[in-house]
Amino acid sequence: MIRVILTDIEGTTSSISFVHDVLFPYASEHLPMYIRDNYRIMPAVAEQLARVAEASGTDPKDIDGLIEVLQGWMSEDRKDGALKALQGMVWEQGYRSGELKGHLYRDAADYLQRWHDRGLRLFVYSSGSVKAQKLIFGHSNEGDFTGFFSGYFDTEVGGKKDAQSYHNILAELGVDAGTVLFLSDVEAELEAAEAAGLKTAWLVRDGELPETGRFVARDFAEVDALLRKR
Ligand SMILES: CSCCC(=O)C(=O)COP(=O)(O)O
Ligand SMILES: [Mg+2]
Repeated sequence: MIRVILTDIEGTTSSISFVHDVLFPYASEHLPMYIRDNYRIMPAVAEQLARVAEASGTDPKDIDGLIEVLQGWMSEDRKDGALKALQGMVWEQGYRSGELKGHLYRDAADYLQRWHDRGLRLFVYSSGSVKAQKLIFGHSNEGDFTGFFSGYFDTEVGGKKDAQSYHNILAELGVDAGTVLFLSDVEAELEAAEAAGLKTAWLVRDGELPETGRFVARDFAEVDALLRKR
C-alpha cells in the first residue's frame, strides 16, 4: 500500500516552460550581479563558488571566470549542486519582490492537498535546491503549499538517475520501498527509482503517450486513480 508520495517538480507538478523560460533566464540575468555583490559578505555564496572553482578547475579568485563557468552550466542545464544552490539564492530575491510566482498545475495543487488530507506523506525530490523547492511551492500561483510537504530532497542525496539516491532517501525516511510512489516526467529517473524498489508513475503532460509497460498518467487525477487501485 502506498503511504508516501515522492514527487519531481519540473514537468511533474510544474511546467517545463516555467522552469526554462522564466526561472532559468531570471537566474542567468541576475546571477552575475548577485555574486559580485555578495561573495565577500555572504559565506554561503563564497562556499558555493569554491565548489564551482574546484569542479571546473577555475582559479577561486577569478570571479569573472567563475561567473562564466556558471553561465555555461546554465546554458547546458547542468544539474550541479553548487549552481543549483546559487540559483536558489537568486530566485529568493525574485519571489520575495513578487517578480516571480511559482507555477503549479491546477491538478497537482488539487491532489497534493487531497493526498495530504487523506494522510499520505508528501516529499519532493528535485535537482533544484531545497531552498528553490520551498520557494516554488511557498510562492505559487495556487498559494503556499509548503504546509503539505513533510520534507524535501535535492541532489545532495545523489543524482536523480542514480538508484543509490533513492536508497538514500528510503534510509532517511525509514520506510519500505514498496510503500513509496515516485512521480516524474523523466523515464531514466523512474528506472532508477524502480531499481531501488519504489513504485512509479510517469507524468506525460503533453504529446503522444509512450508505449511502455510502466504506469503513465496525463495528470495527478490519473495518478490518484492508480493510488485507489493499489
Ligand atoms: C525547484 S524549481 C527549479 C528546478 C530546477 O532547477 C531544475 O533543474 C529542474 O529539476 P527537476 O529535478 O525538478 O526536473
Ligand atoms: Mg522533471
